[in-house]
Amino acid sequence: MEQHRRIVIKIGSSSLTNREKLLDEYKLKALASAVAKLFNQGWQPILVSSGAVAAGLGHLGWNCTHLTMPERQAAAAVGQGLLMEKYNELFQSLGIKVGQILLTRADFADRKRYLNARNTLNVLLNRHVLPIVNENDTVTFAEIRFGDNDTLSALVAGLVEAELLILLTDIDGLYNGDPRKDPNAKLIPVVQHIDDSIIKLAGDSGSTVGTGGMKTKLAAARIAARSGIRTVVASAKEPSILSGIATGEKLGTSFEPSDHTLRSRKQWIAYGSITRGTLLIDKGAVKALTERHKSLLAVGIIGIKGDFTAGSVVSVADEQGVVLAKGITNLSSEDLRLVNKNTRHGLEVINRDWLVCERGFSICQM
Ligand SMILES: Nc1ncnc2c1ncn2[C@@H]1O[C@H](COP(=O)(O)OP(=O)(O)O)[C@@H](O)[C@H]1O
Ligand SMILES: N[C@@H](CCC(=O)OP(=O)(O)O)C(=O)O
Repeated sequence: MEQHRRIVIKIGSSSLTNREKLLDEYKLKALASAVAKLFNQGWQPILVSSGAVAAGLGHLGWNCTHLTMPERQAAAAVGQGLLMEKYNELFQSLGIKVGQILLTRADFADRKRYLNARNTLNVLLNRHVLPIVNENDTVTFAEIRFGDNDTLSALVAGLVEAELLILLTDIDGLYNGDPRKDPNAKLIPVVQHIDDSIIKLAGDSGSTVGTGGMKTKLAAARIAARSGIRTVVASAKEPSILSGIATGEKLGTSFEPSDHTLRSRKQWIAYGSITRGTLLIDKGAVKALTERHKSLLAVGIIGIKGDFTAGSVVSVADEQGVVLAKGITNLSSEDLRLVNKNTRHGLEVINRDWLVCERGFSICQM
């Protein structure tokens, strides 16, 4: 079957709701017609839509400050239904059928669930149904929660092998300072590499309903870049710009794909998996991994945190605890503790083919 060109479009809560946190008919209509246009131009769009919590809070008349997590999850249970009802109505009037996909971090971490989600998305896309994705807010808890749909949208983009990820938000791109604090801040049109100088520009959310602000958008753009996908952060005010972005017009901030993309297995280790423990390594091992791209040997391990089985994904951190790699361990935590005691130091703990070194892990875990 012919592979269509796929675009993941993520839209934030503040771009879908009004001041009273009710779903904004006008905003939703504009988004739906822009997505329908892409559809009619032969793209296969996937919409990652936030707004469940905000819409639920507005509908229930709950004040969004000082809410417990179960209260927010209850709001999402109400808001997600309202959101889908509205999307269904709007897209139906444009001749497009929609399907709802709710995911958690655990769905990406478990290979079977990951493949199931991918198969379902492929069927929807190949049968011209628009998938509308959100985090499954009502069942998530800290360990399996994305919390922000920016990261989720980057993983979905990798899952469906999209060529473009568009993050629509309440600002027209990345500025060289937080525009709320610095009125002279300027828009950055293109970012080649998301390095420390870019990361330090990003601040938190400017709205009461947004999550993560520019920080999580950079984390998402970084994941996408390492998967070979371009990301554009642009304003949701005029969703009609979607077609222009898709055809390469210079709008918003464009984050270019990395020259060093990760193969799908390493993409999964780096961003999809859930780590079960941490190996602390000494300076020599840090050098061996980051500069000489070697496998991790037991000799460099100075500490083991957590309990895990062989085959688990673990983080690898330096003496200060800064995570610099993730990989699949050949040994369980129990065996590793024994190995260290018995000084069988030459043993390979993580083979380099199952290891991903990434200075950006700290930002991707925000
Ligand atoms: N360097 C920056 N450039 C642009 N926006 C920034 C920057 N730092 C922080 N922000 C804030 O990030 C906000 C967008 O993120 P967020 O509120 O989470 O939106 P969304 O709900 O669309 O995900 C902007 O409104 C802005 O206030
Ligand atoms: N899953 C949540 C989305 C949280 C979130 O990422 O919000 P946002 O920063 O507005 O994209 C919801 O639907 O309310």
